[in-house]
Amino acid sequence: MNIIDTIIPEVKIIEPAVFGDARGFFFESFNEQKFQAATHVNLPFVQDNHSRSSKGVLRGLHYQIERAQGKLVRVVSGAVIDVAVDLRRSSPTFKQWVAVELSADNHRQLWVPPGFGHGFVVISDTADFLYKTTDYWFKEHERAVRWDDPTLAVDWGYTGEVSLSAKDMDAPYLVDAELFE
Ligand SMILES: Cc1cn([C@H]2C[C@H](O)[C@@H](COP(=O)(O)OP(=O)(O)O[C@H]3O[C@H](C)C(=O)[C@H](O)[C@H]3O)O2)c(=O)[nH]c1=O
Repeated sequence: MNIIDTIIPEVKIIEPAVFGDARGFFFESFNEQKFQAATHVNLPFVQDNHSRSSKGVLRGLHYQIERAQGKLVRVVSGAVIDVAVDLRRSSPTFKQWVAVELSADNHRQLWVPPGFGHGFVVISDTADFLYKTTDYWFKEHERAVRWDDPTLAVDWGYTGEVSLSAKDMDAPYLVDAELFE
């Protein structure tokens, strides 16, 4: 397992050791002991999620207030640009973001800590997105910030038309959003 630092110290790119042979490949998509030793993140994962989206679908920027979720995200078919945004007002990297291409081909994973907004845009025809979370989903604690908020100015690395859910179309700007201290 190879850990790659990003401009935000707590956000890590994880490259698993992939074992290829004439049959195909094998890799451990998650190993708690190795993950904790490599990232020093000692939070339990309690839920696994799987979403499938077509090209141009953008899901985000989402987070849970009160019950903040850490997310370990990866793509098992297709490719996305995955984004993590620091929404902690007291953080020295508040409002900074990281954008990483995650794909079935590069096997990369991204650790998105609690306190961050998360989203992705699909750059392949379709993408299957799998992730583990460190707390359960609570609809009442769900929050969102506009994907195109001008104060964040996230570069999604995608110039096509984006397709959003109604919820994401109506998401507040950062200035109006409930954030983390
Ligand atoms: C997140 C979630 C949703 N749902 C239900 C609620 C809706 O009936 C349906 C679709 O939910 P939503 O449109 O919020 O799904 P996404 O837009 O993919 O939301 C996710 O997208 C971004 C990328 C994230 O990081 C979050 O995990 C999450 O907010 O699944 C559940 O039953 N459990 C869950 O954990």
